[in-house]
Order: sequence, then C-alpha cells, then structure tokens
Amino acid sequence: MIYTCTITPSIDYTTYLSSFLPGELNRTKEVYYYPGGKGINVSRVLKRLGEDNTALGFVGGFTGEYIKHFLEQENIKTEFIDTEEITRINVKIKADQETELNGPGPMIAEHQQQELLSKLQHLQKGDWLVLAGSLPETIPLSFYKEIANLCRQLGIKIVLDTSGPAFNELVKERPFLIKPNEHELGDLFDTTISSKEEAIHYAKKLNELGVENIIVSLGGDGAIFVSNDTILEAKAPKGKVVNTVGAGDSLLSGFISSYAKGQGVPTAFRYGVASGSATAFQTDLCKKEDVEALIDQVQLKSIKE
Ligand SMILES: Nc1ncnc2c1ncn2[C@@H]1O[C@H](COP(=O)(O)OP(=O)(O)O)[C@@H](O)[C@H]1O
Ligand SMILES: O=P(O)(O)OC[C@H]1O[C@](O)(COP(=O)(O)O)[C@@H](O)[C@@H]1O
Repeated sequence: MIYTCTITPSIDYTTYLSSFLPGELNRTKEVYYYPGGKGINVSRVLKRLGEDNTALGFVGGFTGEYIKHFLEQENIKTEFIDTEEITRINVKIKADQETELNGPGPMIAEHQQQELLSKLQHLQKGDWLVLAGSLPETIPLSFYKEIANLCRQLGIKIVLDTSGPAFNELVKERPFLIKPNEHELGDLFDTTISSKEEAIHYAKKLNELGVENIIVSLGGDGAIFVSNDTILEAKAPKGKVVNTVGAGDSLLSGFISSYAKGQGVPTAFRYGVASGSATAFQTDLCKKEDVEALIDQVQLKSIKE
C-alpha cells in the first residue's frame, strides 16, 4: 500500500484573471477550490493513475472537512488526525503571471505527533510513505527523524518531497527517493543551480550521501534522474501551460505508480515527466488519459559520466 503524509495541507483557492492589479479591486469569474498540499496532490494523482492509497496528515475546521469530503468523493482513503486549527487556504492567482500566497502550517501538539507515529507503526514491509509538503519548524527535527527511523525498521520505502531545515536533516536518513526542484536542490547545498550539469553534480552528491534515487525537476525543461548506476535526462513535452501547481507532485506520483508496478526506472521516469506536464497543461491535476497522450513526447537520454 502507498501512504502519503501531508503535515501542512491547504485548500488551493485558484483563480484565473486576464490581468491582476496589486493594490486595486480585482473581480474574478473563474475560481476553483482544490484540496492541496503536496502529499494530498500525490494521493489524488496516484488514484487517477489507478493506485489505491491512503492519505495521512493533519486537517482541521471547515476547510479540513472540505478536504476530507473531496478526497472521499474521489475514493481516496483518508486517515487524517484532527487539529484544533482551521486548515489554511492558499491563494493561487493566475493572470499574466502566477502569484501564490501560501499560509503557515498548523501547530501540531506533542500528542498529535505521537498519534501520527502510532498510525505509521501499522505500516507493513514493502509499503511506501510519501512525506511531502512543507514541514513546520514548530515540530522538532527529532520527530521527522523518528519517522525515518521507523520506516527503516519496518522496511518501508520513504519518499521525500519537501524543503527547509527538516529536509536537510532527512536526506541524511537515506530515503529511497527524493524529488527536489532545482531551487530546493540548490538550497540543500547553499548554492544556486543554473544548469543541467550542476543539477547532476549535486544530485550525485546526494546519492553518495545514501539517497538511493534522486529526481531533480526542472520545470519546462523536464527532469534529471540519478541513482548509483543510472543518470537519465528527460525533456518535457511542449504545450500551453495553464496551471503548474501540483506539477512536481504529479511527476512524483507518475514515477511511483509505474515503479510500484515493477516497471523499470526509465519507464517510470518517462511516465512521471509526462504526468508533470499533463498537470501543467490544465487547471486541475492530470488524469491517466492525459498522461498517456503525452508519453511518446517525453524524450529520454542516458548520460554517461
Ligand atoms: N512549462 C512546462 N512545460 C511542460 N512541462 C512542465 C512545465 N512546468 C512543469 N512541467 C512538468 O512538471 C514537472 C515538475 O515541474 P517543476 O515545476 O519542476 O516541479 P515543482 O512543482 O516541484 O517545482 C516537470 O519535470 C515537467 O515534466
Ligand atoms: O507546503 P507548501 O510548501 O506551502 O506548499 C503547498 C502548496 O504546494 C502545492 O502542493 C503544489 O506544489 P507544487 O506546485 O510544488 O507541485 C499546493 O497544492 C499547495 O498550495
């Protein structure tokens, strides 16, 4: 079974305008209320690609209820822990430019952290845990390490798509797979990544530290895959970009859904990149048929060191 865990979910209030004027009254006609947060996006895309999964994490208040209901309507199993706080609403303004306003994550009390650990103790050998989205600094780093240790003891594949100080610590715990974008990869090494060669160089460093598989997403330029014995470059399909929110989450979901079925890395990586682009080309997250329509347009190249 695949589990996702979103510590900081959101409702993504997404609106499209022909132009957006800061400091003025802007009236908008096209609005969407999507459940968001990276792990939740991964759960939704996995389900659309045919993978049953369970969404874990923390939600609260009327926004939390909305998220639970939305996911249940999509037949995604949820086992959220209730917070006393209202889950945040993130604002995504799509005009000539994309502007985002992400609220702070919730305060998670000690007993709520323990509740999550108890749930994780029931995971089985061979399960996957995708820990995705921002990890609040109000939770001690030791908690995230406890999650990583538990997964290692239970034989669970841990996948990370996060950022910040907790990510810096968690990469040392030898996760199975991580998916930074080029900025997140740069932040890990206190540098700026400005070329594919630099992305490969730093991904290799992470591999040497014990991260088994690294996907560096490069937006419209595609992505890089690095493991012990493989370096692949994928060029993304070209198309009209509508909404890139969740593109990275979709790349990760596409990769996991294919890999978990026993398909090899090149097939899984190609499927992942097609999923990321399929999401970038529409308002909501991609569906299976959108991904399959793009697969043949993903150009894969093996890179020799
Ligand atoms: N402009 C774009 N054109 C085509 N594909 C895109 C575009 N932006 C993102 N994608 C697809 O989505 C994937 C993830 O995008 P990226 O923006 O790097 O992730 P994140 O959302 O994590 O920052 C890319 O590898 C690519 O497949
Ligand atoms: O936890 P963070 O870093 O604030 O990000 C949350 C936001 O990221 C998203 O999960 C989208 O992520 P990506 O665009 O990076 O794929 C949104 O749904 C959500 O609003």
